[in-house]
Amino acid sequence: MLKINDLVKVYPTGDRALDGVSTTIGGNSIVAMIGPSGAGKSTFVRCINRLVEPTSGQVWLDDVEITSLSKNGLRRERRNMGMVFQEYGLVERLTVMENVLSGRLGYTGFWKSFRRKYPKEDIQKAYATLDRVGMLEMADKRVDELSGGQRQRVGIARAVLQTPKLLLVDEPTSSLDPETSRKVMELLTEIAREDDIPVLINIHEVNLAEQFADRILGLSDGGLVFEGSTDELDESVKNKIYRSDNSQDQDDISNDKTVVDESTEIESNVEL
Ligand SMILES: Nc1ncnc2c1ncn2[C@@H]1O[C@H](COP(=O)(O)OP(=O)(O)OP(=O)(O)O)[C@@H](O)[C@H]1O
Repeated sequence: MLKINDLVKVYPTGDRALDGVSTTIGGNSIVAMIGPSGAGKSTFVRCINRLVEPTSGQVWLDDVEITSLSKNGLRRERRNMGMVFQEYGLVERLTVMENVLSGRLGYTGFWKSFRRKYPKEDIQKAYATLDRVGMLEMADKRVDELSGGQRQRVGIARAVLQTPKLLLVDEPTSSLDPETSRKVMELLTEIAREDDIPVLINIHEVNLAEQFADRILGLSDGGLVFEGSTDELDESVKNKIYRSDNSQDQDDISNDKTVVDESTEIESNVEL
């Protein structure tokens, strides 16, 4: 169970990205965080695992207060929070299997962990996880030979291999075509149900949120203006969430397809 209490983030620039957000996320639900560009969605997801340090407020994962952990404590606890984030991209020149196995030791010290020999059971589990995400035949392929949807599956497999208590997913479909986007969302739904963990997804496309989420969090100007079941997301609620939109954001509502710079190769280089 993830519990968030009065979360505030003010960036050094003075931007108040989160203005006292409180919520609880549990069970095996798919929770979609929606809202216009700049509402604070990414900041919210990043404050949960303290990739962005909250200014005030508390985050609890079960009985552990994430917000009060030391650096080492946080490193350990992050293994309970699977992350599918763009900046923890896959290592392009390594194989699918090598990338997935790196999830076993969390996201820190990738190269250090990579040189270690992985236990046999980790390798077996990695094969099983690749099978689960439909990528078994691709185990020995280099990541730079994969499509966008296949990469997302590998990223999800890596996070799942951590056996997290919760999955945090940031914009999983932003560079994918509609059909591949649906398949990725289906996969995340399966994981929530089968692994019995909640999945929090920051997503632009409201239609996908409506199709796949159990619960919606609507963020506007750093404030949670809606929290409810997907059925409750009617036009008046949407207007409330997107009330200060410009035309770009209206595009986001219908079916956004954000262009991602494919040339950016990002390696797992998180420093804790
Ligand atoms: N590193 C930063 N330094 C200063 N301000 C920031 C930083 N990151 C985000 N912000 C500001 O915080 C606010 C929320 O940004 P955030 O990226 O969380 O929104 P978002 O809802 O995820 O937007 P998008 O959908 O466009 O990704 C914005 O006003 C943004 O300009």
